[in-house]
Amino acid sequence: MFDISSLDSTNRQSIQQFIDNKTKPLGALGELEALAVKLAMITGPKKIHLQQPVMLVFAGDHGIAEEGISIAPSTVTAQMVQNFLSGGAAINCFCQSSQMQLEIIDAGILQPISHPELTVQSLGRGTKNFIHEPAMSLQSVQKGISLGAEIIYRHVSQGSNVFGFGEMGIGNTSAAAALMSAITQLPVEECVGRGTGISDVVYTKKLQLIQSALLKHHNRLTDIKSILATLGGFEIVQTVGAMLAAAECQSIILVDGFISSTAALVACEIVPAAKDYMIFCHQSNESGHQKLLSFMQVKPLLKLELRLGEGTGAALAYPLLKAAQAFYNDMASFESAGVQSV
Ligand SMILES: O=C(O)c1ccc[n+]([C@@H]2O[C@H](COP(=O)([O-])O)[C@@H](O)[C@H]2O)c1
Ligand SMILES: Cc1cc2nc[nH]c2cc1C
Repeated sequence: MFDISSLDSTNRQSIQQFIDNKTKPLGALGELEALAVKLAMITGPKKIHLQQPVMLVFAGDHGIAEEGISIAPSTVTAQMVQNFLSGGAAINCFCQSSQMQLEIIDAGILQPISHPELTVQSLGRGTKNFIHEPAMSLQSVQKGISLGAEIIYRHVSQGSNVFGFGEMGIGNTSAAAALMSAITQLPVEECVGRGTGISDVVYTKKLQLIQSALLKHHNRLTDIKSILATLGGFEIVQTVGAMLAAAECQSIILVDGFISSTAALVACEIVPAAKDYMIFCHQSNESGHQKLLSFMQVKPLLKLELRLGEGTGAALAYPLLKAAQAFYNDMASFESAGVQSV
């Protein structure tokens, strides 16, 4: 379905050599060098091109929220979507400061919102509660993947090649933790965290509910799309489709926190080469995130103890990509600057 090419690693060495000839001691720009290598491999190799970056925030509600496993009720999802549309959320501020366009997508929130700036491609008014039944049908998974992909094709046709992936959905750390455990086979305790900031008592309940759901649905958790249908969220499914389309279009994928990373994990299960296009922007304070990043063998750019989602970690990391672009494209070489090579 998605034709994703792995990155051509034959020019990795010449890209590193180009960096090594810049006027600095070898390796002195640390992780920024690895970032520049990746960006040059995706958009180069001669110059890094970052064009019209877009932050996509997919919103969806979750049936499991009725169990009271978040600090907030599901109504807050739509309220936060309104806040995004009014420009008042953290992601609005960070997109402004990082000069990224912001698009909000109703992938399946409970209360529909009519607003000229909202992209409505709802798969339903929230998922089913996966404690009792599968969250959605396989058809919804398929439709969600296609709808997510369409957003990317639209932006790519308008010239974008950098996409941030944020999300909003009360209860979605439960869905993400369940997906992570089902896919990685890591113990549920290593995947479940405190989300929006729940108490010890609520945490224990959340853990037990997810454990029992994984046991109940054991027979359905066979292939990646069934896992997604059983435990996923509408915003997660659309994010997966959008990430796969971004990789297909050889665009840069900025992965945000725990939920965004779980969508990245799912995308890589569907097409492993998608990982070549992903930049893991930060490590969230959600306890499962560190384990997930280790499982995927990736290193986040930032560790700021964020646990907000919305794409905030990705928007904060984008200036680092701009810095990598600036030094790769514009920094003098020993030869051009007449500096003795060291
Ligand atoms: O990005 C993260 O790592 C992250 C960690 C904790 C919470 N969140 C956000 O909080 C909401 C999910 O938390 P919860 O407790 O309702 O499952 C959802 O809207 C996410 O955007 C996000
Ligand atoms: C207020 C609030 C803002 C959020 N942003 C992302 N998830 C959120 C959850 C809550 C509860």
